[in-house]
Amino acid sequence: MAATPVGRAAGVALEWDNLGFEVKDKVIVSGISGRAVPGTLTLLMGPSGAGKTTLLNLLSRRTAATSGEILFNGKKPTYQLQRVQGFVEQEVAQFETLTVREILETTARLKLPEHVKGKALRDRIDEVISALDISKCEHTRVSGCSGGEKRRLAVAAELLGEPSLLFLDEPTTGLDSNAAMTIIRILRRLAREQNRTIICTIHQPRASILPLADQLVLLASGRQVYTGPTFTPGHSDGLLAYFEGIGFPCSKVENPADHIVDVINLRTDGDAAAGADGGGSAGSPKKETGPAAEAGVVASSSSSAKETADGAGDIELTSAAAAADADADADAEAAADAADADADADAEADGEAGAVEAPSDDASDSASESSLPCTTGWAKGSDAHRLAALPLEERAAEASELRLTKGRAAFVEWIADQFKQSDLRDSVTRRLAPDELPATPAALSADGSARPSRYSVGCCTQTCVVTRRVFLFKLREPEATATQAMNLIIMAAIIGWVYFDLPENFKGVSDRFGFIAVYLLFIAFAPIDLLTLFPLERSVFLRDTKANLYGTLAFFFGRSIAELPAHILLSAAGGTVAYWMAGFQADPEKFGIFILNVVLMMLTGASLLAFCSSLARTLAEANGIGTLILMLVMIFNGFFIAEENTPIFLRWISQISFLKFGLEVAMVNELSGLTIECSPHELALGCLTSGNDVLLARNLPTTTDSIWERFGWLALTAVLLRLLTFFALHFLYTGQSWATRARLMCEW
Ligand SMILES: Nc1ncnc2c1ncn2[C@@H]1O[C@H](COP(=O)(O)OP(=O)(O)OP(=O)(O)O)[C@@H](O)[C@H]1O
Repeated sequence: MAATPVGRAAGVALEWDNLGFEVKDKVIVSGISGRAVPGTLTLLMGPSGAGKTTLLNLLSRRTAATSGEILFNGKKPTYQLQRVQGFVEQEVAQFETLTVREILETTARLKLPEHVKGKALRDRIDEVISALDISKCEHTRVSGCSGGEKRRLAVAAELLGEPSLLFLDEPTTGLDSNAAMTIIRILRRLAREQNRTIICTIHQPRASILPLADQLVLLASGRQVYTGPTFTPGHSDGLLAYFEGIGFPCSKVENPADHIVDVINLRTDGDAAAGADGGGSAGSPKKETGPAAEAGVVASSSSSAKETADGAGDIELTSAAAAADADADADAEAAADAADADADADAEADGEAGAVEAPSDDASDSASESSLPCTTGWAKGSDAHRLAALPLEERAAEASELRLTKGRAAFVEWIADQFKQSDLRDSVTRRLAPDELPATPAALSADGSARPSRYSVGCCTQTCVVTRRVFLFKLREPEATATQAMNLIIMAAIIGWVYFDLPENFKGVSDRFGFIAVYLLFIAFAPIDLLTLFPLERSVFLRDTKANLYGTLAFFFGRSIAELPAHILLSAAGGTVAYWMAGFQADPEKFGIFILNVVLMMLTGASLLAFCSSLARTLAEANGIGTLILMLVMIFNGFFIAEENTPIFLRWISQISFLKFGLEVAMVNELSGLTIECSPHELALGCLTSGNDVLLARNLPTTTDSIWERFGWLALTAVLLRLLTFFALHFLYTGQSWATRARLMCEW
């Protein structure tokens, strides 16, 4: 990918035909056809559960369709597709303590080729910051950004990769009306000015948002209920004309988006309220036969020209607050429109408009372009054809009757059939002719046989960037690291104080065992915070791996490397304090072995905790799994119960318990060569005068050779646990099949 400035993207026209997705005989979406061309914004709308996200995932090929076909510039998508598309997920998972610019820097390093660095990299970041209008918060930590700024950051991060196709899943959900409007306006500008094909799902937008889109795809219960132009403010063209044609005119007091969703949802409460207002939507026969057509209905397509000329005005919103917003938005939109119109004019002047032209932003242009054969193009003999011939009042009454008598599922079928039979469907789903297709972008033009890497940068760079991100994150949370340090040093001092300067006598030997057990158990489980690691970071990891920013290996190494320095340094420091306070043998070699043992115990404990964390989807699960495994490892460490007294079928646990290896190393290290003072009374009770005899009595070796063997087992356990963690991370809770994950592991 060349490091060109953010500008006009190589156009990609997306066409989809008869798309369907089924899971275990459950039809999620079916028979969806349409197209989206460069320079346009397409909204996928419908009630909750209609299948919007599913369709978005099918179009972006994150989910494989079970039927139908998708074409990119008239061709079947190739492997290189990932190079030209971006996806912004509904949940914007970010490292909250990093600033907006740091997030973009990290993403840019992973998205752009390795040779783009220094000034070129900074320039690219500046461009997306300016395009998404987030310069005000570029040095603000993500945790301090508003919801709208976070969404724009997510879009900015995707734009760094210069996607020709941009998919967004509900980018306005959870935002207030102004923030939602800003996002949609920016998306439209990005489509127009940069020739991108943008498709996003939207739940139930405010009235002024819909006209900003070039195309609306309306779904209900997985069926395609409408695809075509939206409408022009103040007119009942496009979408509104279509619904009016099948008997569901939109009243003046209704938000068209609410109206349409209410129609397909069979909602009648709102209708009743509207009726009381004298509005009258298509919901109840009372309204349609009453004053609906007289007062409530937005100018019909046949009469719209006159009424608009009379100043019938913008669509009024249902709530007073929304109505109050309308003026402010109108000004803002006018400004945005003017800017967009300029941009379009520039583009045309530059002769850059592709074979498939984006619609003009000018309101009158939109109005004429939107005048598709909505009410006149019904297939002869269809219900809709018959309805369209009726006067509006009768049409509305009949449609309302249908809605009341059919029940939801049958009504959705009926309304989907109306669309199927309309000429509008044919016009919006017609396959583009070769001369209408944009030139294929370079990334798609290769024949696909020479597969480039899935990633823009190599594994080393990925690991470095991920590691740096974790370090930055940790630096921003010094309290967490300081607490960990204090914990390890202070606890070592407390344990050392309790077991202070142990004497080399009968009781001192037994207390040495106590010190070793208490301190090593503490060290092994000190990084307990790792239990929450993957449940907390999995969303960021999955988002980044799906976007091909880095692979599991880089994330795994980055995460492991970032923890290492703190674990090694702090465990060694704590071990030093505890060792000398407890008065263990003042022998440099023995001290060195003790510290090495402490460090290995901590690293192995951390590996076990990370493994438990990788098996869990939630914090509660991590807690449950961690407690179970840690308790088993602890009970079977050979210290609390002799192996021969444990149930036979559980003995294997003590064979692999890393705690057992660590405790044995510490005991052998401290007791070998130790001379024990025994009083005559203790001698009479069988006091052993040498540490070696104590070791032999406990079936432990007396030579330091055994120590290295146990160190080897400890290291092997740590490596195996890390390997298992890698596989768990790669295969569990990814939302992809095992086969897909297995394939992804081999693709670089
Ligand atoms: N893999 C799947 N297995 C089973 N059911 C699924 C699957 N994917 C989606 N569904 C179901 O299909 C329906 C449509 O889901 P989808 O998420 O696409 O809807 P949506 O329109 O985006 O809804 P929302 O607006 O609430 O996000 C839902 O009922 C959902 O539970």
